[in-house]
Parts: sequence; C-alpha cells; structure tokens
Amino acid sequence: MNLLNKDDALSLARLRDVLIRLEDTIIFALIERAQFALNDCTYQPGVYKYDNGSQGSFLEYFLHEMEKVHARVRRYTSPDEYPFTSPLPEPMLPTLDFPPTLHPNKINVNKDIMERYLQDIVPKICAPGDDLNYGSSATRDTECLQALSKRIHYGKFIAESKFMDPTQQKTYIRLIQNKDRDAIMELLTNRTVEAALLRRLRRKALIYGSDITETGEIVTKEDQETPTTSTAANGDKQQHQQQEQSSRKIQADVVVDLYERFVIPLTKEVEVEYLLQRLDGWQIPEESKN
Ligand SMILES: C=C(O[C@@H]1C=C(C(=O)O)C=C[C@H]1O)C(=O)O
Repeated sequence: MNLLNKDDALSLARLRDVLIRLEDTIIFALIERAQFALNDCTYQPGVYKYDNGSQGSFLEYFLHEMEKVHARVRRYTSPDEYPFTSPLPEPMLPTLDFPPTLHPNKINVNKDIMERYLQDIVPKICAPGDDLNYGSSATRDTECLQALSKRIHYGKFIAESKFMDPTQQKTYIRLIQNKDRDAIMELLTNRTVEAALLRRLRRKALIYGSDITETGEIVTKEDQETPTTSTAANGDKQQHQQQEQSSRKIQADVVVDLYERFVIPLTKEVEVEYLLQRLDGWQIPEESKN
C-alpha cells in the first residue's frame, strides 16, 4: 500500500489486502532461509570481534550495519517500517510528507519478534548443523525479520481503521478509558478472517513449497523419484508421504503454526497497545462522547 496516497488509506479491506500480500513475502523469505543450515553460531554473542566494537551476535552486527544504511536513506521515517537495532543515523534525504494516518506512538515489538524468530522459527525451518554460509543465513534472516516486523506492526493501521469506524468508536473509547485490555482484544478479534487466513496460508505454503514441472504440475522431488505403482504397500505410502513432506522447501504445518501461535497474536497485541494509547493527547469529538 502506498502510504503517501491519502485516499482510502485506512480502508480495512485495503489493509487486509496488504496483509494477504505480505503472506507471500513471508513464506518466500522463510523458504529462502530454509536453504541453509541453522548456523547457530551466527546467533551467539561474542563469537567474532567486530569492527564497530559490537559485543552482539553475527546477525546483530549484520542487522545493525544494514539498518544504519537504510536509516540514511530514510527507511525508518516511513510509518510502516520499524528498526531492530539502535542507535541509527539521521536520514541524509529530506523526509517525505506522509499523511498523519496513525496517532503518534512509539510501539515497537521487534525485540519480541527477534526472540520468537530465533527460538521458534529458525530451528523448525532449517536443517540442524553448520554449512559455513553465515552471510547467506544472515541476509535471509534479515529479510524474514523485516517481513514479519512489517506485517505485525501493520496492526497499528488495522487498529486505527477499526477505531475510526463510527459504529465502533464510542465502544472503543469506553474500553480504552477503562483500560479493559481483554474487552478491547475481544472487540478487535475477527475469528472469521483468522480462519480464512490460516486456510489460505496452508494452500500457499503447500504450493510455494513444491516444485512445478514445465507442464505446470505441482510435484515434489519425491514424486519424480518414487515408482508410480499405484499398489504401493501402506508402509511405502506412509514413507512416501513422509519423504514428500521432507522434500518440500518448507512444511505447511510450520507456516500455519507460525501464524497461529506468533504472527496473529503479536499483531493483535500491537492493535491493543496502539488502542490503549489512542486517546492520549486527543480531543474526543462531541459525537463520540459516551
Ligand atoms: C488484522 C486484523 O485484526 C485481527 C488480527 C488478524 C491477523 O493478525 O491476521 C486477523 C483478524 C483479527 O482478529 C483484521 O481484523 O484484519
């Protein structure tokens, strides 16, 4: 979504379309990272001495050096971009005049994103071990982290859109004034959207995670190597299914689980945090007063 485009910037349908497109970005970023081994040493602090004096891990060093350059070209002045590291230099380009879509806030959950990514995601998508591809792992890690961060922080735009819905605003204002987190969470939750997302995500992960022949069939490496006998014993069939699963570039279950247990809950946490500070410094219009 072009955040400089003032028209219809907060339509919930348009925002949801952005989240759907980010599903593709995230799945392909995970597939790219899954090409390389876990390379756990890139996540351990103090393994290398860095020219910037950093005491962190190889990934933290790489991420900080990259974010410094991106900050210089004003990446983090955009309301949908959030850095993982600090301090960062001021932009060398003049800042763009983004429409004031969001209420001023300092919400940044990238620390949680990094923690969950390293603990729950990388070990599930990468083969264990060390293949020395540390630079490749780190570049793919940054792409995964940036895509996850953009998706999860989009919760601010979603929350603003829901807050600006005239049929909901009075209720949100009352719940925010009561600091009723649970009720705010319940009001912003849309289980139908979540269920549809997880179904779509599984299909995407199954398709994106497979190979496509020149005639367009969706196959996995095992299909091309496994005998086509239709009377394969049950044991062979189960083994084939296990091999088929293992030959995919990424396991659909892992992607769905990642969204169900991490991406969606953290997006909603961002929505709740954003709404809880939404009234700060804001004059409640007469028509919205309870
Ligand atoms: C993003 C939204 O808010 C909530 C979070 C969702 C998600 O993270 O995918 C989906 C539906 C809602 O429960 C939305 O309403 O679209």
